[in-house]
Amino acid sequence: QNDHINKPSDLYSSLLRMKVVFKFDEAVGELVSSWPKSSPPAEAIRYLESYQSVVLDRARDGGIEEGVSGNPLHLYSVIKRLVRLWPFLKPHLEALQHDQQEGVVVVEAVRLVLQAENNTVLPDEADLTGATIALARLQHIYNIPVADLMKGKLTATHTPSSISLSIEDCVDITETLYNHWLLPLAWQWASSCIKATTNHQLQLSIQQLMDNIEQKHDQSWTANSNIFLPQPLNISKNQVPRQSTYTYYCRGLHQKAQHSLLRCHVGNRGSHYLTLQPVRYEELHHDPDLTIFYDVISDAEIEQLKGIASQMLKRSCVGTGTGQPDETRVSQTAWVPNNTSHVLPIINRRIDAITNLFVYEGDLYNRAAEVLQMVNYGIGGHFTLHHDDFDEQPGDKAAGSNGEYDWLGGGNRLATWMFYLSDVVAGGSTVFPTLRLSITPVKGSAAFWYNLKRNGDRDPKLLHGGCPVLLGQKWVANKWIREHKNFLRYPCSTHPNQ
Ligand SMILES: O=C(O)CCC(=O)C(=O)O
Ligand SMILES: [Fe+2]
Repeated sequence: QNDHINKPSDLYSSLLRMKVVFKFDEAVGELVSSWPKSSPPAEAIRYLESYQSVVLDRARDGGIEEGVSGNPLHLYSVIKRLVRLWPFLKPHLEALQHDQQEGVVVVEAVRLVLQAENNTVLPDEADLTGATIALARLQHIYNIPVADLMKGKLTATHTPSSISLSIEDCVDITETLYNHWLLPLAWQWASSCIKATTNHQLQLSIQQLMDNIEQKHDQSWTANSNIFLPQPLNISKNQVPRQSTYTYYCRGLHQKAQHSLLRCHVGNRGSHYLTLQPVRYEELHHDPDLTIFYDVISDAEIEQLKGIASQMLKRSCVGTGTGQPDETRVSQTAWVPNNTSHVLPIINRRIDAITNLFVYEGDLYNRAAEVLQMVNYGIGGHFTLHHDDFDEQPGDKAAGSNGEYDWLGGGNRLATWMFYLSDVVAGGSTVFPTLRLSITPVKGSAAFWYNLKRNGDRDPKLLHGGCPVLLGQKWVANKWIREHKNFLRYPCSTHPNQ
């Protein structure tokens, strides 16, 4: 059941792992840009055409990190190059390597690229699908005009990147959405593709595709009434997919909550440990309390933890049941136990001092908190609205892991301490719709809240989600603090509202 977790098809969900892919792409790009023979094959020319914008944006945006690997259009395009062009380009390189006419320099350069391929997990067709759907998710959630996206423009304030989507890309994306039953979105994309070309023949074939989308949609609409849209597409062609609360908050359209009693503080929170280094914090909400603490993890500590996590990242799963990855949580996670770095016990002591909750780890029934969960979001990576605590009853066993693991060992997830380990250029905020709040990630800060009321019930107000990353990268780390060992530090109450 978990055998797909480490497949290359999960590559698109982690930016960190995509970096290795970009390195390989660079090696191929360099080679094709100075093709040794006078007439490069068509595959090399196409590769180079597609690769050129990487060279431009890398020079312009200060390195591969922000401008290229953090840009969903570049991610889509590199995956497409490697899935659709590389397999046809490779035989030409192999031929070059055995060409007696070529000098040692060329043969060596080709050898290095082929060797690099062996050491790289390259994306596959499923990654291309994942990246396509992620791109469409970004377009939809942030309401980006498809025409802008095609020109490399992601936000109103972001300078467009050099990359653009071709009309073939536009049609490809539409077809993928159609095949995955994302019909209103497919229809929207198709109508933009039509406007992006003057080629009559192409327009006709896109029109045909739109007719198919409409038919598939309206047939399923009558059969299942209302699952996608309030009306069939052939009646109301301009309707857009329903806007969810999540979408609304991620776009920042909500009316911000205003509370005059909220304060900022600098203090030791009653802990001697913090006397020499008081903590700065900001109250975002009272009752339930939501607080953000600033500068609670240093850049050096962050680098340490990322280094460890990068060896252990796996596609994130949701829930305690089958533990399948799905499109509601697109990211990669690593559980990093205390003994993997000397910074972890220091961090735990800091969380303990700030929250006045125990966070020590231990065996299943003797732990005060879970081990740190590091999360790395890739292209369009997100986590839709959810609660961190479990629905399970005591004694419920997790499926998928031989049913041995009792998720509630140590009690439910009383509180969440979530570090932000990076800034995010655009998108990626954490939203709390019931509290009418959103948090913009600030590197080195941490958000803290209780998931459970004092009577042990879930606090429904702490529903939250991580919005899709539009530009840049996002890392967070969760420390989930359990109930039982903290019963004296968070005394319970029998009052139904507490
Ligand atoms: O990434 C975020 O902003 C939220 C993540 C989250 O809620 C979680 O990992 O449980
Ligand atoms: Fe969460």
